[in-house]
Amino acid sequence: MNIAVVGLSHKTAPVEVREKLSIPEPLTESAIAQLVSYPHITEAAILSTCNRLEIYIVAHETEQGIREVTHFLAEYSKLPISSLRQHLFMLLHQDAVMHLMRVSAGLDSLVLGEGQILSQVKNTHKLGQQYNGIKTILNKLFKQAITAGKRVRTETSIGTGAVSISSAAVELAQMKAQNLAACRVTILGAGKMSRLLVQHLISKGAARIRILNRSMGRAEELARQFPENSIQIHPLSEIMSVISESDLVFTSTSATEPIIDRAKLEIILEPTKPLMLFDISVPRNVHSDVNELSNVQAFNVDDLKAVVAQNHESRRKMAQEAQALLEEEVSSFDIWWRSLETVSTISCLRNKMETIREQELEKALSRLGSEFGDKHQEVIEALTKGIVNKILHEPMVQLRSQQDLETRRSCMETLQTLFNLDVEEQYS
Ligand SMILES: NC(=O)c1ccc[n+]([C@@H]2O[C@H](COP(=O)([O-])OP(=O)(O)OC[C@H]3O[C@@H](n4cnc5c(N)ncnc54)[C@H](OP(=O)(O)O)[C@@H]3O)[C@@H](O)[C@H]2O)c1
Repeated sequence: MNIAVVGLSHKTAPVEVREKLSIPEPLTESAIAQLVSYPHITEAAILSTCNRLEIYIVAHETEQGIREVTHFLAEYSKLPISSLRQHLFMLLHQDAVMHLMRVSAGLDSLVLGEGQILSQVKNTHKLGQQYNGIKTILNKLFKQAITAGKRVRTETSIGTGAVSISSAAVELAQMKAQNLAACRVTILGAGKMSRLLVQHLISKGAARIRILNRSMGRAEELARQFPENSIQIHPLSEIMSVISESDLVFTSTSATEPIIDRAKLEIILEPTKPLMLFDISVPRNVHSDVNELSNVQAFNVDDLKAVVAQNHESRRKMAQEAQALLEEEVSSFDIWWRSLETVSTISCLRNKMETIREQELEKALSRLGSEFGDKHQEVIEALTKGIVNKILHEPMVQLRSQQDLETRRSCMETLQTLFNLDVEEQYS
């Protein structure tokens, strides 16, 4: 058995490719079912965010397992494997383990240390368990990665910044528009990222904010979280008239098709009226053809790289600070992983002892005859079980706690030879 991750991220693929491989929550169940139906994959978990799609697997044969995931990705995205391959990364065991720890800690994010990724990793863990993709090994790995993510945020300076894709988008807007207070700002969507957009826009002085959302209830709920009259809300049906009265438009919905495109903007915009669009959605909410309009400037998540690249040095320092801590978590996972090697030997030895115990008990009871009452039989049965458990306890504890790999393997081999055990490998 081995752990592997196959995926693509903001480091390996542009948003045009990432959006084709975004797996929204309602499709997670069927995607996991398909992955674990392949012959070599025994566990699977899907981490799908605006920055990445990563598929973690446990496979009997790593190479075959990776091939099956690649096949799944090509089928899902409808991209030929040959063009998909250039964007994919693949990591095996130790590297895959460290990668998930780094992702969970926010060290692999476009906006270093952003808080959302930890809850996305938690959600992947929850859905993986719910849909039977995550079993023993990925369960332990994800739990360890979540612990790592929490530790990095509480024990290093990474968690202090309250940064997110939304804060980076507002920063980019400020760089482009200069004075946010003078701009008429519209946000499309009223979810988690929109709330963060409002928060950062207000903190940077924006005062004329309008929210467009599909359901008015959610828009009202969002508006209630901010000072009265700071936000105006509108139904999505008013999108074009609201945009025509805006200078900056942020889009952050979970729609899977573009909501704004060139044709729609041409109808409502004067050819000289400037408009800036900041789309943080993946899949994108703004079609790339809007760039053909000379008065429109459109930015997407990949354009945020320009903002985050500015604090390169602080990123490097933060990553260094967290690295030692992540190594501790990887090593703790590794100790657990290695202890799995002993599972087959231990259960085989237990089974052998149990068979002997049952056979000998049966012989003894038949010799004692029928005058021996049920009560006495129970006592004798408990006595034999107690003796077997006591004899096995110490060697089992010693075997499990043996940290040195070679010594443990040699102990297992000795046990297998002395007790003539026919061990079938379960985990490694
Ligand atoms: N969460 C993150 O960390 C993160 C980071 C960067 C980018 N993003 C991207 O930002 C976008 C929003 O993420 P989120 O976390 O804020 O999501 P969210 O909290 O689930 O909110 C989703 C929003 O999208 C709207 N929506 C869903 N389907 C729609 C459709 N077909 N047409 C119009 N509106 C629709 C919802 O409207 P209703 O209220 O009517 O349902 C809601 O306002 C996604 O594309 C995501 O990939 C997320």
